Amino acid sequence: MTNVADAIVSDQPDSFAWGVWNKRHPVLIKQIQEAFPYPAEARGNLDALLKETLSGTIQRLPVDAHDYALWEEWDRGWYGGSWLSAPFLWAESFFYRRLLEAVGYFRPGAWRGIDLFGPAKRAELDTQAVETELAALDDVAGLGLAEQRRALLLAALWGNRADLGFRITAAAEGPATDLVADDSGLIWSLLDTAEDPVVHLVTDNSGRELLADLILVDHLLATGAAARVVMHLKPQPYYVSDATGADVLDVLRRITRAPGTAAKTGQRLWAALADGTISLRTHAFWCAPLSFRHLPADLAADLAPATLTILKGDLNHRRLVGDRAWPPTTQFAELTAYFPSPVATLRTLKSDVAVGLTPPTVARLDATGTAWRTSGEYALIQVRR
Ligand SMILES: O=P(O)(O)OC[C@@]1(O)O[C@H](CO)[C@@H](O)[C@@H]1O
Repeated sequence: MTNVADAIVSDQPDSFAWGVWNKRHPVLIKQIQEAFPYPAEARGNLDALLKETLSGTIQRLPVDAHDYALWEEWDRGWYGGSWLSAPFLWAESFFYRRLLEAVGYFRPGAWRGIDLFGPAKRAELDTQAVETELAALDDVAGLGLAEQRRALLLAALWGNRADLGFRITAAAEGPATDLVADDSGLIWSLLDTAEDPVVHLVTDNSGRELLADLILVDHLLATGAAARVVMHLKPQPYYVSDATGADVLDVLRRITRAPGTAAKTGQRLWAALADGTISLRTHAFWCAPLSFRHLPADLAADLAPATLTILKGDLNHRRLVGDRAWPPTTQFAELTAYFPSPVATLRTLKSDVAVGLTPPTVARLDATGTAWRTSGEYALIQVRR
């Protein structure tokens, strides 16, 4: 059994995690302040939160917060310490909860329930890139099954690059270059050999990524690769652009509004939601600061019967394998053996965690002399059956 590696923390000034706090978050907070005419109190709270993360100590939620007890349960002894010395995963997750607190997202009043990332998520659906992607479905429809599967799986995978938080610090989008692991054959063999395949899809970002996810879901259902799909969504705005139930509706409307194949796809998705072939679920644990080793019993029981659970994105990958400084050749199957169902991860590499790579792949990536773990230029499809 592999030794447990150290948790990733944010206190090294040349590290990716340090940059998230010191470079990404100040821009993020400014963007939120510019996107909404929040009252002075909320603006001050946002400034104070940023200051606390950079030079203060981690303060608990107010005791009257509706989820105070939950955050006590998720406490691992980091309150009162420095944000940068706590595990990156724990601290970053709590930061997003504190952002919601700062703007009164859960508090009575006019700002209750207003998604602080909503304007950016919606703007993405109005771009030419989305228009082009939807029009391309007409061409995909003319391909054979194997090519369709490849095209739609890769669209869902690379859609993960479209994460709005990532774009705050990443260079402008270049060509999607490289898959560093590709177990996609296992996805299809698992689904094709199952009696009544049920796929659980744990979503990541809204916008272009969710659009590609929904199109993949439609394809799985339309071709019989899945008899039913359960989509798991965040219960609240999180890690900038993560998808909520409201985002599914926005993206679905966008697909249905397009001409040609896309409109038909949108109509099928709408009907599948209405008749329960697709169900939407959410759970507080999707916004928890812990790895999936700590899945609560009800969520583990929900996932256990899945033919396959597909996890989207960087954060879900971090939570699946553990946000730790693993040697990159650590076996993926070993680290994920605990997960309650067969599991696939579709992830572009946007943080330091890397596992399940072959020694030649690691040597090739290291030889590029680039920040291959965090640049978003590489991606992987890893599966444990
Ligand atoms: O889960 P996602 O949307 O693919 O990525 C989340 C992300 O942008 O946030 C973290 C840094 O803030 C990194 O783990 C990763 O780059």
